[in-house]
Amino acid sequence: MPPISRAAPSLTLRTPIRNVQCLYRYNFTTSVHARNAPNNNDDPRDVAIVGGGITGLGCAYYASKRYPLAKITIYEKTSRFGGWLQSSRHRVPGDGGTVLFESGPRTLRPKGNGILTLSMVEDLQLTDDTIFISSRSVAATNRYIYYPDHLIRLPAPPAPRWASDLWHTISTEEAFQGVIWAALMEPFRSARSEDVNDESIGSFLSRRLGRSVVDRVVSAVFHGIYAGDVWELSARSLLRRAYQDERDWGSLLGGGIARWRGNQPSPPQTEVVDYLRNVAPLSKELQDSLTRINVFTFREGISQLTQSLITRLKDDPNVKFASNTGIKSMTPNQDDGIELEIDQKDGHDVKSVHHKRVIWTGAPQSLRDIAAAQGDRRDKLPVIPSETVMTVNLYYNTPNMHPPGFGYLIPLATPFEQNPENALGVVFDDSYSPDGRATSSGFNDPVQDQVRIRGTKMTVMLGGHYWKHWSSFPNEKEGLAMAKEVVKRHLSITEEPIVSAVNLQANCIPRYAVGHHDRITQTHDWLFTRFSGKVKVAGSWIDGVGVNDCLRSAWHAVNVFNDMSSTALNSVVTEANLVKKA
Ligand SMILES: C=Cc1c2[nH]c(c1C)Cc1[nH]c(c(CCC(=O)O)c1C)Cc1[nH]c(c(C)c1CCC(=O)O)Cc1[nH]c(c(C)c1C=C)C2
Repeated sequence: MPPISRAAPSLTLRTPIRNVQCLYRYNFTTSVHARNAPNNNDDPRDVAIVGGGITGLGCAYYASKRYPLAKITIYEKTSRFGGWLQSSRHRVPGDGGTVLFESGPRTLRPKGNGILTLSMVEDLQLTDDTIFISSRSVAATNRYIYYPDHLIRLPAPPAPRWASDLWHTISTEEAFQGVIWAALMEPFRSARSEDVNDESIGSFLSRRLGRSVVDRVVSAVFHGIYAGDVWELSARSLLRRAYQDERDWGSLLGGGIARWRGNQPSPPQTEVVDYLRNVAPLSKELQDSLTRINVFTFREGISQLTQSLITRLKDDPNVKFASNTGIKSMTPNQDDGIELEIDQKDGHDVKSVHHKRVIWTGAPQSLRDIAAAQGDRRDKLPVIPSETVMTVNLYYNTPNMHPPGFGYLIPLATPFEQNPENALGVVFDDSYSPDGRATSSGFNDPVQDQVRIRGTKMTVMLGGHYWKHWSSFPNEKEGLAMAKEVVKRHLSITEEPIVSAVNLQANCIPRYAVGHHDRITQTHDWLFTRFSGKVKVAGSWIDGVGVNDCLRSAWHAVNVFNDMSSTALNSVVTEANLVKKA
């Protein structure tokens, strides 16, 4: 392992690019300009990208821009490129039109890593097909949790009566019982002992704020992002700043005040910020609108992003798509390269190919298979588990069958009899595929659903951590029946959906469980020892599970291409080292 001793502080930066707010956490020492412009001198000649999901396609996009002469091959073991991003159109009987369903992510955020994604959207000339959801729309301001037997709207700015709404909700809803006292007492609760390396979000926040707020409210938020259990997920990896604040300042409030008073280190200039400023800046129009956009998606759904990437990459004669091609083994070669044993499903024998560099974007489990194939004990690489989510899309002829808003999340504390189906939440998709009302002014308002009369579109999310120990999952018929039960109980919907789709997304969201940071370190060590920096990794298991995070991870893997001390995990390893302030 190369020295990973530089203990970079955990930083959440607010670096203005004119009026653009960025949240980036990376800090590198190598020359920014040498790295960001298209580069022919240190061209890696040929690159293998393993995995054809959004991360793999993102790697190919950034690599082809940065190294225009490099030969790039994307290996994908299935017949389809695009991974978890999957939008599909369905005919609506009787109407003659179509509705669009998403089986995975459905919207993207424009802030933080999202700026990098937006820069790609502009470069792919997708803006005319982009639906920008306004920060003032009900989709942005109306969010609900279901506890214990009804929906509670979570007051959010900028609603006109936000403060009084908040007070009313906190003082009347059982979900928020004790929250005010807990918040007042937070600075006086003792900090964790020095020797605690990591703990669950549940343990950390219940220590600071009390258990009921964790089980009744916080757990719902983590269902909506990670489909995970707060009592398993890592505070160190997922609440990095708060976890560091407790250690440095004794409390969350103390950390907040220190930041407000400017006692926190000023943000370092990061390479991605420099890239966005000098190489791929956003248009002025989009920059000026960022604060008004809550989330965005596309006319043809989120898959339009992957399809546009594929089209762009297919236009490049240096990029090759190898579908139905799995990787059996990966070994370093004497001549500064990597030998891949590839297995093509269309009947050809296993054959060996040579590449100078590899970016591995497959799931962590696939790296363990590679380790085993080359004789390493499997436990040399840690298991990074993942959650399985079943998404059930429902479309009804009748409009407005749910309260206005984004949807609702179901916390852990909701009694079993109110949620025997193990639902995690329900998304009100029609608020994201608007008819023009929810979008931000100044942009085109493309419409996703091509129907004569707009009905109600929802997605029920089932499973996640609740199905952790399940060896088999509900089939489509069972999944649909469960989803209908959920909306019947929670929203009193008894009408039959006119269109539906059920998707089992097996192992789609990596679980950042307690000890995740150590597992990343162990993976870095193995990769570096085995491949001496010739293999980089990127993906949703490294530094965030969202599409924006995947693209940021892809950008980073390409950015450190010629840094032979890097596996692209170094920054996460060093950055998350918790070091007490002097
Ligand atoms: C397949 C289900 C997914 C669940 N979480 C994710 C997926 C793909 C990943 C994810 N979801 C959200 C984020 C946060 C930030 C972001 O990048 O947008 C991530 C990484 C938030 C989110 N969760 C849901 C929606 C519609 C959004 C985005 C919009 C928003 O925050 O305004 C819904 C939702 N996702 C999951 C569940 C269980 C759920 C329930 C309502 C799991």
